[in-house]
Amino acid sequence: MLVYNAVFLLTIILSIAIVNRRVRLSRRRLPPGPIGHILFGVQSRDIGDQPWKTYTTWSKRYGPLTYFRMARRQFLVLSSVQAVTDLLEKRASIYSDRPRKYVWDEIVGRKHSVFNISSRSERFRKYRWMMGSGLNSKAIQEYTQFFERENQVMLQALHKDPGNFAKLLRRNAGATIMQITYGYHVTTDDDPFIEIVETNNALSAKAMAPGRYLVDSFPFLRFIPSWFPGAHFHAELKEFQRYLNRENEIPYRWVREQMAKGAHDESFVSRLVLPPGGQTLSWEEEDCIKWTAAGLYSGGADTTVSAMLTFFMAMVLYPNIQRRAQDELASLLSKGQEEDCICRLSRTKDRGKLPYVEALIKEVLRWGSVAPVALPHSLVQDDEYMGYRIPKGTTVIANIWALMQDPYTYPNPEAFNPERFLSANQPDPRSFVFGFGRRMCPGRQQFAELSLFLQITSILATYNIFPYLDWDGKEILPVREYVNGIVTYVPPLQDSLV
Ligand code: HEM
Repeated sequence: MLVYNAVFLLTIILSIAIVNRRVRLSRRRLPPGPIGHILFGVQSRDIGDQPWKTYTTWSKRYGPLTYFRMARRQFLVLSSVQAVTDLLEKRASIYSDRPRKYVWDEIVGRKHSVFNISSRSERFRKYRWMMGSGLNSKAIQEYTQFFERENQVMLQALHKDPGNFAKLLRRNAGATIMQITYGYHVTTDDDPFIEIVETNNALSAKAMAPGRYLVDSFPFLRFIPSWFPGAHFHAELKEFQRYLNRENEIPYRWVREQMAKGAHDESFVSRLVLPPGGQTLSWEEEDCIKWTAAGLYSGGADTTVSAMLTFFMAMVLYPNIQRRAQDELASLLSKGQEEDCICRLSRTKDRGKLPYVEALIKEVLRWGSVAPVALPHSLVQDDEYMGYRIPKGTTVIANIWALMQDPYTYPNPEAFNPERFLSANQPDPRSFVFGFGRRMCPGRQQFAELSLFLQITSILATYNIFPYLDWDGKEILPVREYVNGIVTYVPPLQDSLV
């Protein structure tokens, strides 16, 4: 009886505490931000096609937390190092989910993709484990030969066709990832597998733009028949589904066929398909392998190309920095002091021996902000921060661009200046540009950084990068502008030549 009473009392006390907390939370104000339309809230046209810039302007008016609503969805943009660290890192256990997008997850069937999977699902842990095992330093060491081989292909192609460098960078990134992920050797510029994933990346960026589909906020709209005016989204989404399914199935099936013939190259997929114990895979396990493999290409190709395009632009605009990096390389890669020629290409083991080049790579990542608003996170329970209430389900966006362009953190942020990472004690941008908490980029250290190091050092060692000249011999300099997408790009830089 005594125990029963004690449990009863405890339950009442707990319930009062929970109700109290809820009441206290609901009384708190939401963070400040634009209101927008009375019914629909902020609309995509208010955000524009460079959201990071709009969010940065808002942060100057509203502070480091900007809250807004788009139809029924709630958004919180974080624009300071402190807010990002406090919420996305220190409270990662509740800030690492992804927002549910009805269209994308349910209609197009992408809820199991690596990028969208809920952090609360069993698959999330499985995916992270698979990617960790395929992208750790030991695994990558075995793939170094492929990075180096594709680099050489790129260097030779640059010699023949320097004006086409953007396409060559794209091919290099795609070919390296296809080799490592599927053991597939890309030999032509119009490879069918690459075409599949490239099309998918473009479609994903289009479909995931905030506010693109009203049906995301009002799922009942899916019942509108496709012939109804304005319901063109039905046809568009069917097309997306058709394309996107190819990405998971076709390359995976190809690996299985090669394995059955005993003709496969070791790869991320082949290792997971043939686990050390030799046990057979369940349908679920095979499905996880397909999604993670597809995720590596989507996550790795665009991002490294974007960073490399920024590198090219910076070298055109800052020839002195280019020269200084080349001098440092020459002193490491030339045979002896009396020779001023570079006698070999850089290798993985040269990492750590080129402080200026390493600083230059950090500056490429800061100045260019490959994914200026990263991928959105979602909050799984009500929270409170800086005296504000943050409701469960809020989509949380890290404005990495604002962090990287903050003049208090990085004085004179518009200038491309690797020096800032040598002399001044400015924060390492790699702590931010690869994302946060449990969603942090799994390809970060071993893949992305190694790939950038090898590409940048081998290009600097073999070529000079100059601006394009017009018919009158005047230099045409690129403008530091980025076009929208999940990953952003310098618009095609055909105006520069190697
Ligand atoms: C310069 C290169 C790269 C940059 C700047 C970059 C940046 C990012 C960012 C910002 C995120 C989102 C993190 C978050 O939600 O907080 C992310 C996620 C991801 N990245 Fe990268 N990335 C790069 C290269 C790569 C490479 C080379 C791979 C694979 C080979 C890769 C695979 C992924 C995957 C699979 C995710 C999704 C993780 C998840 O949602 O759990 N990335 N990356």
